[in-house]
Amino acid sequence: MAIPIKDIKLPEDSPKELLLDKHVEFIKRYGKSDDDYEFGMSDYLRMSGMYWGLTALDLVDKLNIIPQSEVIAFIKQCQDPQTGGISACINHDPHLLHTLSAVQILCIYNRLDVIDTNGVVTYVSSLQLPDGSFTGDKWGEVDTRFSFCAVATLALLNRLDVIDVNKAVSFVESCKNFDGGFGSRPFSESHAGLVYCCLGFLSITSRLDIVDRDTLAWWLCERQLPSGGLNGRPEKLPDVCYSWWVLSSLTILGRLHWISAPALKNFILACQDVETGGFSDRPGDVADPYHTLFGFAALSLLGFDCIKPVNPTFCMPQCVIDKLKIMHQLLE
Ligand SMILES: CN(C(=O)[C@H](Cc1cnc[nH]1)NC(=O)OCc1ccccc1)[C@@H](Cc1ccccc1)C(=O)N[C@@H](Cc1ccc(O)cc1)C(=O)NO
Ligand SMILES: [Zn+2]
Repeated sequence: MAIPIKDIKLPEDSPKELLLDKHVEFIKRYGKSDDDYEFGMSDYLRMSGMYWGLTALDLVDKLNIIPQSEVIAFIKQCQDPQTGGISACINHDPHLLHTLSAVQILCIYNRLDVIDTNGVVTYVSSLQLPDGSFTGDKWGEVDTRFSFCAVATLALLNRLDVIDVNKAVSFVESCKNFDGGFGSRPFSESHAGLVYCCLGFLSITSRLDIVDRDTLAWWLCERQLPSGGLNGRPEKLPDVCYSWWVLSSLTILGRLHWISAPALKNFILACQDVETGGFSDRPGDVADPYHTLFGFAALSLLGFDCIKPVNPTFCMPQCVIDKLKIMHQLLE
Protein backbone atom coordinates (compact mmCIF):
# COMPACT_ATOMS: atom_id res chain seq x y z
CA MET A 1 0.00 0.00 0.00
CA ALA A 2 1.51 3.28 -1.09
CA ILE A 3 2.32 5.64 1.81
CA PRO A 4 0.80 9.08 0.96
CA ILE A 5 3.35 11.94 0.83
CA LYS A 6 1.99 15.46 1.47
CA ASP A 7 2.80 17.17 -1.83
CA ILE A 8 1.13 19.11 -4.62
CA LYS A 9 0.59 18.36 -8.33
CA LEU A 10 1.94 21.08 -10.65
CA PRO A 11 -0.89 22.51 -12.82
CA GLU A 12 -0.57 21.51 -16.53
CA ASP A 13 -0.41 25.13 -17.72
CA SER A 14 2.34 26.17 -15.26
CA PRO A 15 4.81 28.73 -16.69
CA LYS A 16 7.98 27.05 -18.00
CA GLU A 17 9.96 30.26 -18.69
CA LEU A 18 11.22 33.00 -16.32
CA LEU A 19 8.96 36.08 -16.73
CA LEU A 20 11.71 38.49 -15.69
CA ASP A 21 10.12 41.79 -16.81
CA LYS A 22 6.81 40.99 -15.09
CA HIS A 23 8.66 40.36 -11.81
CA VAL A 24 10.50 43.69 -12.05
CA GLU A 25 7.14 45.43 -12.58
CA PHE A 26 5.65 43.52 -9.63
CA ILE A 27 8.39 44.66 -7.23
CA LYS A 28 8.24 48.24 -8.50
CA ARG A 29 4.43 48.40 -8.10
CA TYR A 30 4.59 46.77 -4.63
CA GLY A 31 6.63 49.64 -3.24
CA LYS A 32 4.07 52.25 -4.37
CA SER A 33 0.56 51.02 -3.62
CA ASP A 34 0.97 49.26 -0.29
CA ASP A 35 -2.80 49.62 0.24
CA ASP A 36 -3.34 47.00 -2.54
CA TYR A 37 -1.30 44.39 -0.69
CA GLU A 38 -1.51 43.41 2.96
CA PHE A 39 1.69 41.96 4.41
CA GLY A 40 4.56 42.88 2.10
CA MET A 41 5.04 46.46 3.15
CA SER A 42 3.02 46.24 6.34
CA ASP A 43 4.89 48.20 8.97
CA TYR A 44 6.09 45.36 11.22
CA LEU A 45 8.07 43.87 8.29
CA ARG A 46 8.77 47.02 6.25
CA MET A 47 12.60 47.13 6.53
CA SER A 48 12.82 43.41 5.67
CA GLY A 49 10.32 43.96 2.82
CA MET A 50 12.62 46.63 1.41
CA TYR A 51 15.61 44.29 1.66
CA TRP A 52 13.68 41.57 -0.22
CA GLY A 53 12.54 43.94 -3.01
CA LEU A 54 15.83 45.78 -3.47
CA THR A 55 17.96 42.61 -3.39
CA ALA A 56 15.63 40.95 -5.93
CA LEU A 57 15.99 43.99 -8.23
CA ASP A 58 19.79 44.07 -7.82
CA LEU A 59 20.00 40.36 -8.71
CA VAL A 60 18.46 41.21 -12.10
CA ASP A 61 20.42 44.47 -12.46
CA LYS A 62 17.38 46.75 -12.02
CA LEU A 63 18.24 48.40 -8.66
CA ASN A 64 18.19 51.84 -10.26
CA ILE A 65 14.39 51.86 -10.84
CA ILE A 66 13.94 52.70 -7.13
CA PRO A 67 15.01 56.20 -5.93
CA GLN A 68 18.00 55.47 -3.64
CA SER A 69 17.60 58.77 -1.75
CA GLU A 70 14.11 57.77 -0.44
CA VAL A 71 15.37 54.43 0.84
CA ILE A 72 18.37 56.04 2.57
CA ALA A 73 16.21 58.73 4.20
CA PHE A 74 13.86 56.00 5.56
CA ILE A 75 16.72 53.91 6.99
CA LYS A 76 18.27 56.94 8.72
CA GLN A 77 14.90 57.68 10.38
CA CYS A 78 14.70 54.08 11.64
CA GLN A 79 18.00 54.14 13.57
CA ASP A 80 17.35 54.64 17.31
CA PRO A 81 19.80 57.29 18.63
CA GLN A 82 19.70 55.80 22.17
CA THR A 83 20.50 52.12 21.44
CA GLY A 84 22.00 52.36 17.91
CA GLY A 85 19.58 49.63 16.76
CA ILE A 86 17.42 49.91 13.64
CA SER A 87 13.64 49.22 13.55
CA ALA A 88 11.25 47.77 10.93
CA CYS A 89 9.55 51.14 10.55
CA ILE A 90 9.71 54.71 11.89
CA ASN A 91 8.79 54.89 15.62
CA HIS A 92 8.95 51.08 16.05
CA ASP A 93 11.29 49.37 18.54
CA PRO A 94 14.74 48.43 17.14
CA HIS A 95 15.28 44.72 16.40
CA LEU A 96 18.22 42.59 15.24
CA LEU A 97 16.26 41.28 12.21
CA HIS A 98 15.68 44.76 10.82
CA THR A 99 19.12 46.01 11.82
CA LEU A 100 20.53 43.27 9.56
CA SER A 101 18.08 44.10 6.73
CA ALA A 102 19.08 47.80 6.89
CA VAL A 103 22.82 47.01 6.89
CA GLN A 104 22.32 44.59 3.95
CA ILE A 105 20.55 47.33 1.94
CA LEU A 106 23.26 49.93 2.73
CA CYS A 107 25.99 47.46 1.71
CA ILE A 108 24.22 46.89 -1.63
CA TYR A 109 24.18 50.70 -2.10
CA ASN A 110 27.73 50.93 -0.63
CA ARG A 111 26.42 53.73 1.62
CA LEU A 112 27.22 52.55 5.17
CA ASP A 113 28.33 56.15 5.77
CA VAL A 114 24.71 57.33 6.16
CA ILE A 115 24.18 55.60 9.55
CA ASP A 116 26.01 55.49 12.89
CA THR A 117 27.79 52.15 12.36
CA ASN A 118 29.44 52.30 15.82
CA GLY A 119 25.92 52.59 17.26
CA VAL A 120 24.85 49.46 15.35
CA VAL A 121 27.94 47.58 16.63
CA THR A 122 27.16 48.61 20.23
CA TYR A 123 23.51 47.54 19.82
CA VAL A 124 24.39 44.07 18.44
CA SER A 125 26.99 43.33 21.12
CA SER A 126 24.52 44.45 23.83
CA LEU A 127 22.22 41.54 22.81
CA GLN A 128 24.73 38.72 23.55
CA LEU A 129 23.95 36.72 26.74
CA PRO A 130 26.57 35.11 29.08
CA ASP A 131 25.92 31.67 27.48
CA GLY A 132 26.93 33.11 24.09
CA SER A 133 23.39 33.21 22.64
CA PHE A 134 21.68 36.34 21.28
CA THR A 135 18.27 37.87 21.92
CA GLY A 136 16.39 39.56 19.04
CA ASP A 137 15.77 42.77 21.00
CA LYS A 138 15.35 44.10 24.57
CA TRP A 139 12.37 41.74 25.21
CA GLY A 140 14.84 38.85 25.42
CA GLU A 141 13.68 36.09 23.01
CA VAL A 142 16.68 33.76 22.39
CA ASP A 143 16.90 31.99 19.02
CA THR A 144 19.68 30.80 16.67
CA ARG A 145 18.09 33.11 14.03
CA PHE A 146 19.47 35.97 16.11
CA SER A 147 22.94 34.38 16.36
CA PHE A 148 23.03 34.54 12.56
CA CYS A 149 21.65 38.10 12.38
CA ALA A 150 24.24 39.25 14.93
CA VAL A 151 27.34 37.82 13.20
CA ALA A 152 26.04 38.67 9.69
CA THR A 153 25.55 42.32 10.71
CA LEU A 154 28.95 42.52 12.41
CA ALA A 155 30.73 40.76 9.52
CA LEU A 156 29.26 43.27 7.02
CA LEU A 157 30.69 46.03 9.27
CA ASN A 158 33.98 44.12 9.80
CA ARG A 159 33.50 44.25 13.58
CA LEU A 160 33.25 40.59 14.74
CA ASP A 161 35.83 41.57 17.38
CA VAL A 162 33.17 43.07 19.71
CA ILE A 163 31.46 39.77 20.64
CA ASP A 164 32.60 36.50 22.27
CA VAL A 165 32.71 34.38 19.09
CA ASN A 166 33.78 31.16 20.86
CA LYS A 167 30.81 31.31 23.27
CA ALA A 168 28.47 32.18 20.39
CA VAL A 169 29.74 29.09 18.52
CA SER A 170 29.26 26.80 21.54
CA PHE A 171 25.62 27.94 21.88
CA VAL A 172 24.90 27.16 18.20
CA GLU A 173 26.72 23.80 18.58
CA SER A 174 24.40 22.99 21.52
CA CYS A 175 21.45 23.36 19.10
CA LYS A 176 22.72 20.60 16.74
CA ASN A 177 20.38 17.56 16.50
CA PHE A 178 20.99 13.86 15.76
CA ASP A 179 19.61 14.34 12.21
CA GLY A 180 22.49 16.75 11.60
CA GLY A 181 20.08 19.68 11.56
CA PHE A 182 19.70 22.63 13.92
CA GLY A 183 16.79 24.10 15.89
CA SER A 184 16.13 27.51 17.40
CA ARG A 185 17.32 26.44 20.89
CA PRO A 186 18.89 23.30 22.40
CA PHE A 187 16.65 20.22 21.80
CA SER A 188 14.36 22.14 19.38
CA GLU A 189 13.25 20.36 16.18
CA SER A 190 15.39 20.75 13.01
CA HIS A 191 13.94 23.21 10.47
CA ALA A 192 15.46 24.17 7.09
CA GLY A 193 15.29 27.90 7.86
CA LEU A 194 17.19 27.41 11.10
CA VAL A 195 19.68 25.10 9.35
CA TYR A 196 20.39 28.01 6.98
CA CYS A 197 20.83 30.40 9.95
CA CYS A 198 23.20 28.06 11.79
CA LEU A 199 25.24 27.17 8.67
CA GLY A 200 25.40 30.89 7.76
CA PHE A 201 26.59 31.59 11.31
CA LEU A 202 29.24 28.83 11.14
CA SER A 203 30.32 30.02 7.67
CA ILE A 204 30.87 33.58 8.98
CA THR A 205 32.71 32.35 12.11
CA SER A 206 34.68 29.80 9.99
CA ARG A 207 33.57 26.91 12.20
CA LEU A 208 31.87 24.61 9.66
CA ASP A 209 34.10 21.87 11.15
CA ILE A 210 31.43 21.26 13.81
CA VAL A 211 28.79 20.26 11.21
CA ASP A 212 27.96 16.54 10.56
CA ARG A 213 28.33 17.35 6.87
CA ASP A 214 26.89 14.32 5.06
CA THR A 215 24.21 13.54 7.66
CA LEU A 216 22.91 17.11 7.31
CA ALA A 217 23.29 17.14 3.48
CA TRP A 218 21.22 13.94 3.37
CA TRP A 219 18.52 15.49 5.64
CA LEU A 220 18.43 18.55 3.36
CA CYS A 221 17.99 16.43 0.21
CA GLU A 222 15.18 14.58 1.98
CA ARG A 223 13.27 17.90 1.73
CA GLN A 224 12.69 17.30 -2.01
CA LEU A 225 9.24 15.92 -2.93
CA PRO A 226 7.90 14.23 -6.12
CA SER A 227 6.64 17.67 -7.32
CA GLY A 228 10.31 18.73 -7.37
CA GLY A 229 9.64 21.31 -4.64
CA LEU A 230 11.38 21.44 -1.26
CA ASN A 231 9.74 21.64 2.19
CA GLY A 232 11.15 22.94 5.48
CA ARG A 233 10.54 19.86 7.63
CA PRO A 234 9.29 16.27 7.09
CA GLU A 235 5.55 16.02 6.30
CA LYS A 236 5.31 19.73 5.27
CA LEU A 237 4.12 20.98 1.86
CA PRO A 238 6.73 22.32 -0.63
CA ASP A 239 7.25 26.09 -0.68
CA VAL A 240 9.47 28.18 -2.99
CA CYS A 241 11.23 29.97 -0.10
CA TYR A 242 12.50 26.59 1.14
CA SER A 243 14.22 26.27 -2.23
CA TRP A 244 16.48 29.05 -0.97
CA TRP A 245 16.92 27.86 2.66
CA VAL A 246 17.81 24.32 1.52
CA LEU A 247 19.87 25.19 -1.62
CA SER A 248 21.95 27.87 0.16
CA SER A 249 22.62 25.37 2.97
CA LEU A 250 23.68 22.64 0.50
CA THR A 251 25.90 25.19 -1.29
CA ILE A 252 27.66 26.12 1.98
CA LEU A 253 28.20 22.36 2.54
CA GLY A 254 29.52 21.85 -1.03
CA ARG A 255 26.70 19.37 -1.72
CA LEU A 256 24.43 21.38 -4.09
CA HIS A 257 24.78 18.63 -6.72
CA TRP A 258 22.96 16.16 -4.45
CA ILE A 259 19.54 17.75 -5.23
CA SER A 260 17.60 17.12 -8.49
CA ALA A 261 18.01 20.57 -10.10
CA PRO A 262 15.72 20.08 -13.15
CA ALA A 263 12.77 18.99 -10.98
CA LEU A 264 13.32 21.89 -8.56
CA LYS A 265 13.69 24.43 -11.39
CA ASN A 266 10.35 23.20 -12.78
CA PHE A 267 8.65 23.73 -9.40
CA ILE A 268 10.10 27.23 -8.87
CA LEU A 269 9.05 28.42 -12.38
CA ALA A 270 5.55 27.04 -11.70
CA CYS A 271 5.27 29.40 -8.69
CA GLN A 272 5.35 32.52 -10.91
CA ASP A 273 2.13 34.54 -11.14
CA VAL A 274 1.67 35.18 -14.88
CA GLU A 275 -0.97 37.90 -14.19
CA THR A 276 0.62 40.09 -11.48
CA GLY A 277 4.23 38.98 -11.80
CA GLY A 278 6.14 37.86 -8.70
CA PHE A 279 6.49 34.41 -7.09
CA SER A 280 4.12 32.82 -4.56
CA ASP A 281 4.93 30.04 -2.08
CA ARG A 282 3.12 27.46 -4.22
CA PRO A 283 1.44 27.52 -7.67
CA GLY A 284 -1.84 29.46 -7.51
CA ASP A 285 -1.19 31.40 -4.29
CA VAL A 286 -0.73 35.20 -4.00
CA ALA A 287 2.75 36.48 -4.99
CA ASP A 288 4.83 38.57 -2.57
CA PRO A 289 8.34 40.20 -2.57
CA TYR A 290 9.65 37.64 -0.02
CA HIS A 291 8.95 34.63 -2.26
CA THR A 292 10.07 36.63 -5.31
CA LEU A 293 13.54 37.26 -3.81
CA PHE A 294 13.96 33.65 -2.71
CA GLY A 295 12.71 32.37 -6.07
CA PHE A 296 15.32 34.54 -7.85
CA ALA A 297 18.05 33.58 -5.37
CA ALA A 298 17.35 29.83 -5.74
CA LEU A 299 17.34 30.10 -9.56
CA SER A 300 20.65 31.96 -9.32
CA LEU A 301 22.18 29.09 -7.33
CA LEU A 302 20.76 26.69 -9.98
CA GLY A 303 22.77 28.57 -12.60
CA PHE A 304 20.21 30.83 -14.31
CA ASP A 305 22.62 33.21 -16.04
CA CYS A 306 19.99 35.97 -16.44
CA ILE A 307 20.21 36.35 -12.64
CA LYS A 308 23.46 37.59 -11.02
CA PRO A 309 25.39 35.17 -8.77
CA VAL A 310 24.08 35.26 -5.19
CA ASN A 311 26.20 34.69 -2.06
CA PRO A 312 24.77 31.63 -0.21
CA THR A 313 25.79 32.87 3.26
CA PHE A 314 24.48 36.47 3.13
CA CYS A 315 21.71 36.19 0.45
CA MET A 316 23.19 39.23 -1.28
CA PRO A 317 24.71 39.68 -4.77
CA GLN A 318 28.15 38.00 -4.81
CA CYS A 319 29.69 41.16 -6.36
CA VAL A 320 28.74 43.13 -3.19
CA ILE A 321 30.41 40.54 -0.90
CA ASP A 322 33.52 40.55 -3.14
CA LYS A 323 33.69 44.38 -3.18
CA LEU A 324 33.46 44.59 0.63
CA LYS A 325 35.91 41.64 0.97
CA ILE A 326 33.68 39.94 3.57
CA MET A 327 35.41 36.81 4.93
CA HIS A 328 33.38 33.59 5.22
CA GLN A 329 34.04 29.84 4.91
CA LEU A 330 32.45 27.50 2.34
CA LEU A 331 33.11 23.73 2.09
CA GLU A 332 34.25 22.64 -1.42
C1 LIG B 1 8.75 36.03 9.56
N1 LIG B 1 8.75 35.25 8.35
C2 LIG B 1 8.46 33.92 8.41
O1 LIG B 1 8.25 33.41 9.47
C3 LIG B 1 8.32 33.12 7.14
C4 LIG B 1 6.85 32.76 6.94
C5 LIG B 1 6.77 31.78 5.82
C6 LIG B 1 7.09 32.05 4.53
N2 LIG B 1 6.83 30.89 3.86
C7 LIG B 1 6.43 29.99 4.74
N3 LIG B 1 6.37 30.52 5.95
N4 LIG B 1 9.07 31.88 7.34
C8 LIG B 1 10.38 31.88 7.18
O2 LIG B 1 11.05 32.87 6.85
O3 LIG B 1 10.92 30.63 7.43
C9 LIG B 1 12.27 30.46 7.08
C10 LIG B 1 13.09 30.68 8.29
C11 LIG B 1 12.64 30.22 9.53
C12 LIG B 1 13.45 30.44 10.63
C13 LIG B 1 14.66 31.09 10.50
C14 LIG B 1 15.07 31.55 9.26
C15 LIG B 1 14.29 31.33 8.14
C16 LIG B 1 9.21 35.89 7.10
C17 LIG B 1 8.26 37.00 6.67
C18 LIG B 1 7.02 36.39 6.13
C19 LIG B 1 5.91 36.30 6.96
C20 LIG B 1 4.74 35.71 6.47
C21 LIG B 1 4.68 35.25 5.14
C22 LIG B 1 5.82 35.35 4.32
C23 LIG B 1 6.99 35.93 4.82
C24 LIG B 1 10.57 36.49 7.40
O4 LIG B 1 10.67 37.69 7.73
N5 LIG B 1 11.60 35.67 7.29
C25 LIG B 1 12.94 36.16 7.67
C26 LIG B 1 13.64 35.06 8.45
C27 LIG B 1 12.79 34.91 9.66
C28 LIG B 1 12.11 33.73 9.86
C29 LIG B 1 11.32 33.52 10.97
C30 LIG B 1 11.21 34.58 11.87
O5 LIG B 1 10.43 34.39 12.98
C31 LIG B 1 11.85 35.79 11.65
C32 LIG B 1 12.65 35.95 10.53
C33 LIG B 1 13.70 36.54 6.42
O6 LIG B 1 13.67 35.78 5.48
N6 LIG B 1 14.34 37.71 6.47
O7 LIG B 1 14.99 38.13 5.34
ZN1 LIG C 1 7.52 30.43 1.97
